[in-house]
Amino acid sequence: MADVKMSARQVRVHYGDNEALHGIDVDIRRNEVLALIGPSGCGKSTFLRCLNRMNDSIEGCRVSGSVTLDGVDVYDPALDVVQIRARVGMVFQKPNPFPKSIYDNVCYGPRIHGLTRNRTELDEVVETSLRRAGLWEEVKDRLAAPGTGLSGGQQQRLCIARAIAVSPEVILMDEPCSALDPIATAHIEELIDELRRNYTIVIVTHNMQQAARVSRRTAFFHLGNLVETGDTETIFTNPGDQRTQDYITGRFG
Ligand SMILES: Nc1ncnc2c1ncn2[C@@H]1O[C@H](COP(=O)(O)OP(=O)(O)OP(=O)(O)O)[C@@H](O)[C@H]1O
Repeated sequence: MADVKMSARQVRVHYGDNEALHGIDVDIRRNEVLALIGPSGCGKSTFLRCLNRMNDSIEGCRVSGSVTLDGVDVYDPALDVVQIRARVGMVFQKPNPFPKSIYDNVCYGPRIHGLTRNRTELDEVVETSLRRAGLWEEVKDRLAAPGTGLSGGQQQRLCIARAIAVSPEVILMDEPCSALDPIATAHIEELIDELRRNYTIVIVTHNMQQAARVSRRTAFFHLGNLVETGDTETIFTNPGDQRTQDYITGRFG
């Protein structure tokens, strides 16, 4: 039995009267990259947001069922949602650095969570996070420059550094390359490959080649259901369900 980091059981999501997810069951294994694929509107992003309670802030959105992190219920009202989001970090589709310096973007999380005791420790966290995000060499001489002045690909790596800075255990990525050119995309994909040594990663992608390149397992969503989860290679070469077969061969979506 593989080591389970997060687990979803019968997760249903409503936006008002509309049920967007119809009871999702999936295990996310420690230090794996799990790709979520499926046609537009099938609920991939909605499911991703369930994993760190990002849906809490969406008006009219209700989540039921259970999501656990190391066996603990993420929706337990006694838990601090800020802490959950520190443990389960998120990187969005469009790079969204704060309108602050590169340094301040990365140190923001450690500061508000009180993770460092002094400036030296903070400097260390900033450097380590930027190194892990593959950005240090490009920015080390201009840490005081605004994060928004970087290229799109660099901004996305800055957002990854910002997510890493609070030492998350899981990183959720919602189409992290969709706003990037092929070179910046390749950079992020290499980075994901590095990051999986230390983190559990769940990535939503529209790009099946990308799912094949970066993930060990893939989950196929269709119309609010999780149709099947399996080894990425199997899903792409010999899926168990006709709907998956139709999707990967380009018959819809
Ligand atoms: N904030 C929201 N308010 C109301 N309905 C929403 C909201 N977000 C998503 N939905 C609905 O939930 C369903 C699933 O959407 P979701 O964005 O999760 O799908 P997706 O698979 O990530 O799509 P895409 O690949 O196009 O991003 C859709 O029917 C969508 O219209």
